[in-house]
Amino acid sequence: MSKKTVADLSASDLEGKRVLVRVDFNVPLDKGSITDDTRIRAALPTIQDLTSKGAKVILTSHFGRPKGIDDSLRLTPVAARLSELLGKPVIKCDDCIGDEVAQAVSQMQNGDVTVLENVRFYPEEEKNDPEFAKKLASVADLYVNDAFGTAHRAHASTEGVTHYLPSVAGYLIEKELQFLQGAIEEPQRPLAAIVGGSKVSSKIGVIEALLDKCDKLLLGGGMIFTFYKARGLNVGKSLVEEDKLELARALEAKAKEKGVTFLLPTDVIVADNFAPNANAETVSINDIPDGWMGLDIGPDSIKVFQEALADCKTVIWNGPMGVFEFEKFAAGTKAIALTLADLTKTGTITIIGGGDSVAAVEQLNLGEQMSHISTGGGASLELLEGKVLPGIAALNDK
Ligand SMILES: Nc1ncnc2c1ncn2[C@@H]1O[C@H](COP(=O)(O)OP(=O)(O)O)[C@@H](O)[C@H]1O
Ligand SMILES: O=C(OP(=O)(O)O)[C@H](O)COP(=O)(O)O
Repeated sequence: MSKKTVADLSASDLEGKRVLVRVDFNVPLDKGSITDDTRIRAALPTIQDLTSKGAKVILTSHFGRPKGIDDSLRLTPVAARLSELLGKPVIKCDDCIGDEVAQAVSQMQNGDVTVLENVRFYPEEEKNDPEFAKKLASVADLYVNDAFGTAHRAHASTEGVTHYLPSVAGYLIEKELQFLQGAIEEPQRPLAAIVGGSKVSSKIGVIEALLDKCDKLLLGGGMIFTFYKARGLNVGKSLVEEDKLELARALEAKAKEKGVTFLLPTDVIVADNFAPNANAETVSINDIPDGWMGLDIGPDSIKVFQEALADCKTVIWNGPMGVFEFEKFAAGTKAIALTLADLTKTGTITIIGGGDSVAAVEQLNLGEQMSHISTGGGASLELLEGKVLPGIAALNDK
């Protein structure tokens, strides 16, 4: 990558240095327990490299979207999990700036790790307030950004601090960029994108950008009904974004114009209400009954999608095919996950991004079988859209 990374720093650059590392420890929590520690594990290579070279590692992260101090969003359980994963004690501060932090850092030994408190307890963080950024930076000699999941935010701890410290990227950011940029800039073809999930509006940008880059575009999830309605089909009570009908028509036309294979499911599983135990039926997309809603892609569509993916050398997947949280409507998402795992075995590069798609893949224990699971939902989408991520742009060039 064109940005400096921790790999460019030698032990002599790091020994005894205080390194402020921005990580994304925004992990899912249920009643105080971490339900998925992927993001903590993903930060370990950078933390361990720095500590092994004698740096004093000061970790800063946000956690959720607090409005002021919120005891349920402290990073204490995260620090405890990190300590388990590192197999050594971790110091936890109850603040992220000020005397307590300065004091704790002054007592750190080479190789120690400190976790600062949730940086979003201060509204100045999201405002990218320069004075706040200066305070965060004041305890360190060097800054490393390894928070890929937050790299699309221009906040004090991701962008602001770079104005006060030499700033480099961590290994996770390097790995994410290598896969995501490589896949989209010089992809091994045919390149297929599978886009699902619930919101057309938040994914329109990425669909449009993908039409310029991919050979095949496969759509599933809740967004397909907006496309069917735009074609004049009856969609019953399915999810539709009425104000996006024109856009859906334009996207289909653009796909045709560009010669991109544009695949919408041919059949869907409809339900009589939005519930795990709803009555369910498989119908052609031409026969969606009034009062019913489509909650998954059907078996014929799965077959068509599998055939379309069979010769692809790169597949990018964002967004589940159906309401996979309900067992009755999880078959489409499961089938796609299994298909991608199989394709990976035969050399296809498979990249999964987006919180829910990653959760679905992890639930099926298929995470290890994909080429790349992205730790950033919004960040990976913005990157694929071709946007510049401010947390990365602000780092020092090589
Ligand atoms: N047909 C559908 N109708 C309503 N919601 C759906 C449908 N298919 C998928 N979803 C929902 O979409 C949600 C995920 O959407 P989204 O946030 O866009 O995905 P991701 O987090 O992977 O980017 C899931 O909670 C899933 O239940
Ligand atoms: O979980 C995150 O984003 P994601 O759900 O898009 O992957 C990041 O930690 C960013 O959090 P934010 O969207 O509150 O800035």
